[in-house]
Amino acid sequence: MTGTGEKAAGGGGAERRKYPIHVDDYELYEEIGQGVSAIVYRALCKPLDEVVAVKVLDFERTNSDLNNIMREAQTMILIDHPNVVKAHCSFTKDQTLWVIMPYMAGGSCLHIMKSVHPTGFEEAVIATVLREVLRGLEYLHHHGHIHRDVKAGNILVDSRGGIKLGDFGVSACLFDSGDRQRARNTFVGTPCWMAPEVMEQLHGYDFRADIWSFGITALELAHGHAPFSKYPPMKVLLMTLQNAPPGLDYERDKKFSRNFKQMIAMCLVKDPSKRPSAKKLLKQPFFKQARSTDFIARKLLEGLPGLGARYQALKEKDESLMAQKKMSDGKKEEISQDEYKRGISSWNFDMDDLRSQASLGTECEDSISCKDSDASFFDLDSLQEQAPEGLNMSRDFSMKYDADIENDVIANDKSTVSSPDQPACLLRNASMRGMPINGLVKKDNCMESNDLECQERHSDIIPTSSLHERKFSLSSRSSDGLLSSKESSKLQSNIHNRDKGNGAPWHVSDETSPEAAPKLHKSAEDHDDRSKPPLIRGRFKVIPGHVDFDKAQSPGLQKCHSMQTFSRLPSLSIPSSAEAASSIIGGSFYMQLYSVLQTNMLQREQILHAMKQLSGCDMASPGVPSMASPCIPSTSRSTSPSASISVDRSMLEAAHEKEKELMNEILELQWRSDAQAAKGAIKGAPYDLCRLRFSSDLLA
Ligand SMILES: Nc1ncnc2c1ncn2[C@@H]1O[C@H](COP(=O)(O)OP(=O)(O)OP(=O)(O)O)[C@@H](O)[C@H]1O
Repeated sequence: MTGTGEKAAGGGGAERRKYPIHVDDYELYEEIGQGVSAIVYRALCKPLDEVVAVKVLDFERTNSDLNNIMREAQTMILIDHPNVVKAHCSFTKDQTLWVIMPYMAGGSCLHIMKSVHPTGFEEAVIATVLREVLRGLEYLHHHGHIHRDVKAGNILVDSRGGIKLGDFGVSACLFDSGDRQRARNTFVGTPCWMAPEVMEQLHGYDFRADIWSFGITALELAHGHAPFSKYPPMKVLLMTLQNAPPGLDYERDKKFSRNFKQMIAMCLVKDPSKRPSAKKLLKQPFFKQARSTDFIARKLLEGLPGLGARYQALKEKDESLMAQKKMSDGKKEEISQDEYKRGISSWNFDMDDLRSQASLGTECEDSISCKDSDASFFDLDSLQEQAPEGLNMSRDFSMKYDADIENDVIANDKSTVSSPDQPACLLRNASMRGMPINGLVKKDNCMESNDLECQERHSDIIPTSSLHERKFSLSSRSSDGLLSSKESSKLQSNIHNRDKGNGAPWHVSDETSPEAAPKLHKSAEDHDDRSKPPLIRGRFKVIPGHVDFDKAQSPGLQKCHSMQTFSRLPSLSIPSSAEAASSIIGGSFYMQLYSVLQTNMLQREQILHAMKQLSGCDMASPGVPSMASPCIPSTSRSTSPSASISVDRSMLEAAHEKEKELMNEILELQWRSDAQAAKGAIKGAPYDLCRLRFSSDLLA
């Protein structure tokens, strides 16, 4: 048995207690909590006659490197702040790691809400809880740590109403290596609290990711649940990336103060550089109403059953609910499984596929951009390994934090963060993560053909994200068309080899030259710096109506999906009615829909950008300007009125909203038809599909 922290401090006070590092010195009482790979018990530390909490982590349920876990456990021991749960000590026993912590008798805010405040806490309680959390965060950030899992379930309350941020350290380490999502049970977190830049993982993130999670937690405490919590993880990702940030905007939120709404709005800004630091947030007027810990004890703990009993009751309640809903849950699971097996779920992130689309052989210049585009999604450990020198993607990334530097001085390079002002970038990323485009990469002989059968035959060559599965999937891939993780990783390496130019197992469009190919993971600025002007010809329109199957066109999507150079109008391969059902079951139709829509968005962005530059040059030019040199020399200036530019611009801007609507409609359609397909109800063209009509008119 090995252990650390034998002489751990006893809570930062003068008294220092020696916590033993032998299992025999602890008597485990009842279970008081469960995480993905750990069970937490109330326990007695016999030599000290002190009640403690013991978190028992099962290595067999994790893939984490033991050294990492130990290191993190050690970090927990070094923590010394009244608002962060520290570890007294830790040690291993067989296949388990025991982390000894102070016992937080109130349990987590989530448990308290579930037990007695299902619709959330009152504002003064929230302000008090959040102020304490912010103090803890300020401490962590100041010491170069990002918590990365701020949520009500990790805000613990002690017997006197003291508030501490828990789950820092060990589980964050586990999070890195993806184990949270390995266990497929109800305890697995969804990305509801995850900041957009963490989801994107294109350029890393810093302590401000915690501020986003903090804002989501504020909403969680106000409503009793986090925004989007009823949706499946992938939808949450998509919604977080695409939708406006959530807030206290509903009728039911009228009871909350303006200060509260403002405070949340400050946290939930998609551009991390615009989020305040914990220190700055603490100065918000909202926190003036925060009260003492006694107030919390009174409001939250009085009359509350013991933690063990509460936990047990909640567990039983969950179990009986499960039993009651067994049938429908079974159905849901079935549908979910089917979705994943078929690979047509919109929540099936096909990162490899996207990467292979985007890279087109030559774009992977740095070690992160291609090889790890999916790994970087959540697996920071492997990212760290792949990251170029100097790019620290670890949880200590926030070493850059300087408490004295407030909002305007940002640890991250501003050019590397996503911005709400860059919808195309966001959408691109959303689609990179959320849009199923399996059908877009095919073997050579399928590439130019409209042969759906052929596409389906080769669906087994479509690489899928094993990481996605590890993190989010509800089922493993199986026989019908998708890959085992082994196969997937083989394919990943194939793709990587191809990216490096070692053979080309995939057909690459001639029309997208290496030079013109995008640097997918570059910043928005880089995006703008492209030297090759995109050719933008035509748009398309999706309107309710009927599918005009006869107007099937050859798929141009493979090329267009390179997302930077559009050599021709992205067209939609509309299946014949006979093929429609199988196409939909195969998902390729939706994939094409997503891709066409995505292409459209990007085109719009490029046009907007070009117009902006034109306006900046105080001139107007007919036709589509060069992206590389939008400022046409004065000799070539036309007399077109600048008014026409602004008219066009507003039209294009209006199109953005429409595109978002369309995206949601497609998602809905897919969900419904997936469900139908799962029930075996699809016979012939589904009604949903029949309501779609495509034309190549301007999107209005
Ligand atoms: N020190 C503690 N005192 C009392 N209860 C605790 C303590 N630590 C954890 N718990 C309870 O156990 C639950 C699970 O613990 P913890 O969050 O550390 O595990 P985890 O595996 O990291 O979970 P997850 O990753 O799902 O958040 C917590 O939500 C909380 O209710």
